[in-house]
Amino acid sequence: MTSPTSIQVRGLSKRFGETRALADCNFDAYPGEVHAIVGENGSGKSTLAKTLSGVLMHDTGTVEVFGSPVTSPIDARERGIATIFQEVLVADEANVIDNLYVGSDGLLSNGKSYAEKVREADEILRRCVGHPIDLRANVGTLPLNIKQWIVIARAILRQPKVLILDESSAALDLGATNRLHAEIERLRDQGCTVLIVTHRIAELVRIADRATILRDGTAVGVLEKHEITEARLLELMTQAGRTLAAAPVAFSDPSFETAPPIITARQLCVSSDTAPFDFELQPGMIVGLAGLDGQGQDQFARILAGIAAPASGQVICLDQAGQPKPISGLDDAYDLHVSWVSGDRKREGIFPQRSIFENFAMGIYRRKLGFMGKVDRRLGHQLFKKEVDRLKIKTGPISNRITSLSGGNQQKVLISRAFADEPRVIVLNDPARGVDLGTKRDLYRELQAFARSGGSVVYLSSEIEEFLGFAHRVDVFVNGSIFRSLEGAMIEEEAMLAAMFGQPLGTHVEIA
Ligand SMILES: Nc1ncnc2c1ncn2[C@@H]1O[C@H](COP(=O)(O)OP(=O)(O)OP(=O)(O)O)[C@@H](O)[C@H]1O
Repeated sequence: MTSPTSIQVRGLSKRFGETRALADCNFDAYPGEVHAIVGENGSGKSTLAKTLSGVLMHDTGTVEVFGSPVTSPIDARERGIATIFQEVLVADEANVIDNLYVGSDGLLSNGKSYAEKVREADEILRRCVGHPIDLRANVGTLPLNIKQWIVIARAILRQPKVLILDESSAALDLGATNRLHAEIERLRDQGCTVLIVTHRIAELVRIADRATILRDGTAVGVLEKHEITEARLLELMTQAGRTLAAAPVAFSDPSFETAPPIITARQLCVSSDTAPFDFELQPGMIVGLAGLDGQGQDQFARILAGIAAPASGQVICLDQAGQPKPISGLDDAYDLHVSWVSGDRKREGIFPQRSIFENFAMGIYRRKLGFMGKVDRRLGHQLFKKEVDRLKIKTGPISNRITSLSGGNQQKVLISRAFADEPRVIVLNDPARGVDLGTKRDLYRELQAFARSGGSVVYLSSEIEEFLGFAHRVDVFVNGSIFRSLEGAMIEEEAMLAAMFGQPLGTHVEIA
């Protein structure tokens, strides 16, 4: 590239106490490019994004955007830098319009009447979400994917010169991701520098013009578009350059074909206006739940984990003595060793005021650590250490707040919590959201080992690539019930897409 840079970072370092988040990091980006920032969890991506946004001040080095340093978030905003942070930052108590225009007084609202704001908001959200939404609704009542769109639309409305997206597609399904890409390409074509931080490799390969790879806070390579492949990224991201591929699973695994199902649901309706369906899960089986957003798969996962109740029908689980027991609530799920991992860690996963260890121990103290009301810290620490090693959790002192961990590492603590509770069934709702590629593969391997030892897995994902070579069966939801179940070799992208759009098998679905 010979044109002037829009962003130039030289020798950037940033420490948080003992933790070195960025170390002598260099980075260049240009107008009119989509530039991906890639790296393992905790490699410094968000710290770099926050430094560019004026949210964090660095220790040494220089950060220049359009030739001068960024001094504060206000300075960044005034100079056309808009950042969509990893955590979905909305005011739950305020309505959609107020959330879209928050903090833009005197900038966007410049001479704009309320009616104009409404028109503008309606237009952008129709384009992004794919359908109109109630602009006067309290944002707290809206699902996570809509909240994510509100945050994205807020940034686009500022007509940024630099747009930074830190894991912003993580809560979006396939169609929505494509709509986001259209927005990104539109901005790029207008000369905007778009930085994307993502662990979704398929997305990155599709949209990025270049990629900078961070390892332990240092940029270790820059790839041009034609060089961006999963193998090359992994090689640079991990010191050892490990090679990964989830071992394909043999569908004809006799252990679960003959075994009685551990979980059965008959004529289950996830809500009052959806069709009933049946579901079975054998010991040793990994079942994927797929579907476009809001097709009932999320609700079904919650019902299985005892978090939500079905409109009709019942979920039955065999207890350890082989007796059928209903899962009617959290206590049943707990007694039957059905564990839950949420992908919405901010809302229903972490306890932000609590330490890393407390967040881990919270889910397991009743069974493992509690004796006469006392917490056996030594045992807890042993268990935690095992999980830290297994899932390669990058953590400082475990008495630090959970929020001191990078997003992906917070997610790993939640996954470790579920594993440590000796589950017989694990229900995971988009658990790999924000988790790096290497760890995703480690997670698949752990879940496969768990299944081989007789455990059962229900794995909901908004990223269909996750099921390939991993799930024994994928149940695809349309309009609140299972539209098609795909097994073994049938689990491939085209077939899953066709099912997600309610099309006959063999239909090629073109995503707009
Ligand atoms: N406020 C903080 N206090 C203490 N440590 C922090 C803080 N913010 C970040 N860190 C540490 O700095 C390192 C880099 O974190 P950062 O969030 O930049 O990583 P990341 O590459 O964005 O990770 P992820 O992919 O998981 O989001 C991590 O070890 C993290 O624990």
